[in-house]
Amino acid sequence: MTARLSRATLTGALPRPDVRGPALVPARTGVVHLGLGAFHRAHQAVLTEDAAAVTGDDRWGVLGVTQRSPRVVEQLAPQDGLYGVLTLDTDRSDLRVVGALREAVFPGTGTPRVLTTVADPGTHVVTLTVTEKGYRLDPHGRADVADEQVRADLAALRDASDEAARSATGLLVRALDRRRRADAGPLTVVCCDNLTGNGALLARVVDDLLVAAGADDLRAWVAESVRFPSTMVDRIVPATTAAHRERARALLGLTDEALVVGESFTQWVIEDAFAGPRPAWELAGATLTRAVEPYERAKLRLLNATHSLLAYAGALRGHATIAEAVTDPELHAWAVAFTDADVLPTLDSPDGADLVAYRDSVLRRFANPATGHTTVQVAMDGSAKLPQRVLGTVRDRLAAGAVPEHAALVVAAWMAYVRAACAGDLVVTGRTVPLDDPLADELATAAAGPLTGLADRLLGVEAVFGQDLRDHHAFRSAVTAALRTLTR
Ligand SMILES: NC(=O)c1ccc[n+]([C@@H]2O[C@H](COP(=O)([O-])OP(=O)(O)OC[C@H]3O[C@@H](n4cnc5c(N)ncnc54)[C@H](O)[C@@H]3O)[C@@H](O)[C@H]2O)c1
Ligand SMILES: O=P(O)(O)OC[C@@H](O)[C@@H](O)[C@H](O)[C@H](O)CO
Repeated sequence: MTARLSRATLTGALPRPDVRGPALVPARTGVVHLGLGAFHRAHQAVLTEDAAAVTGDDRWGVLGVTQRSPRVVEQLAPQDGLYGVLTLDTDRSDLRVVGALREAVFPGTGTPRVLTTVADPGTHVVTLTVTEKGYRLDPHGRADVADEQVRADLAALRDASDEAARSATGLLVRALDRRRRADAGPLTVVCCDNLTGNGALLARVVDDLLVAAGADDLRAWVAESVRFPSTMVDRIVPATTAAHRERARALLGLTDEALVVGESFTQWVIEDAFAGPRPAWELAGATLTRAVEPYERAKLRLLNATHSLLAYAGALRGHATIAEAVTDPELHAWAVAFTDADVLPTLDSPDGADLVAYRDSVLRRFANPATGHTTVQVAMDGSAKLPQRVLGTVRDRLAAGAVPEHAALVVAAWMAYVRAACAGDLVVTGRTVPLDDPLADELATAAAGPLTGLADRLLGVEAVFGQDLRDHHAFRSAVTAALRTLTR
């Protein structure tokens, strides 16, 4: 049996061709990360380690917090926090072992540890990747303070209790409270989720929670001492499979249960608005700028929206992966037409970038067959993703007096996907795919019934479309027509 990756076994396993060891092993914890999924491990943790290695600054170890299950903690603990990042390109693959994670905890058992670490003066940054739905937004993009789990965290905030956190945003405000009480100094909270204006959005969510909790002193401290820079994050990081683990085992000669995989492309654009010290991420390739929004908007509307189109329409055609979907000539043409007609007119070019070239490079990245990114993974949580990826484009086009027929096709593809998944009719490579969405029950109710009226019923889901799009006659007609074409 192959030995498990750990500090002890890694020493004996290296050197090996196509494998790199940790660039630097941090001596202290300077970053707390909420949402220790695959993406953080393949993106921010890697850039944090690289930045620290350039300067030899060993303050920037990460305490990672899983959110919903202890699985990642259980994978990492026997490996001393070490894990591999397997980079998969069309023509090459390589592995690096990352040592940036000093500790991983699950809030179910480790909430006190998270609270004391955020309250430590050596911690300067909190990062988040808790998915779109993890922010628990109401239909107006504000914190849903009626959410039962958020309310439990707000009660724990008022009592300054150590009880297990129930929500990521609740854990964050409780940790901010501990830092204020400990007088541990300013803090920067960096949202790394695919959300429009993610920094300002998170600042608003935190403020909403503090208003709901009546935490006036904390609210004043946050306004003065905490910064929420916006970021654009990009690297395609699909879920790890058994085949990926086997490939990494062959390269490293050790078993790695915490392996993550990704393409070689990585981009991180960060608003240069920090409250205190930070890793020198710019030395590892990140862009620090005052103007993140054009990058973020271009990425969400060109990359992520097209990803979603290919996921919904691709899965409906039985394509298992995004690479298969984007190389389907008809779907490729839809993606180009959608971005040309509806997305590009809504964008400002970030720092003079050629957005058509950017769109083309994105489609080439999607065509990389090596990552095996599945349509079903990208399709999940559509009710939380569509507003971020597509509906901003729709609103901007309508405001400009245009009817966004191609964007309506993306919305219709999502509706057809929802209907097929709820009816048990969505079959991808022989497997029936259920609807995986935080609003699954509400969507299933709206999707049931005759095809006629389906667009109206789903447009009536206010948490997704708001009242404005539900009631917009021209948009409703465009979606209805697109759905008719698709289902035909
Ligand atoms: N994977 C990528 O290619 C990629 C690229 C850019 C940005 N991102 C961003 O990172 C996010 C996470 O991606 P990932 O690949 O790590 O996914 P993942 O499934 O591996 O991990 C998701 C993390 O979010 C937590 N989470 C899920 N639902 C939650 C909820 N309701 N409340 C609180 N926490 C919750 C999970 O516990 C887990 O820690 C994405 O949603 C996206 O916003 C991902
Ligand atoms: O990670 P999600 O589920 O929010 O979205 C799926 C993909 O569209 C997304 O992860 C992209 O791969 C990523 O945004 C590329 O940087």
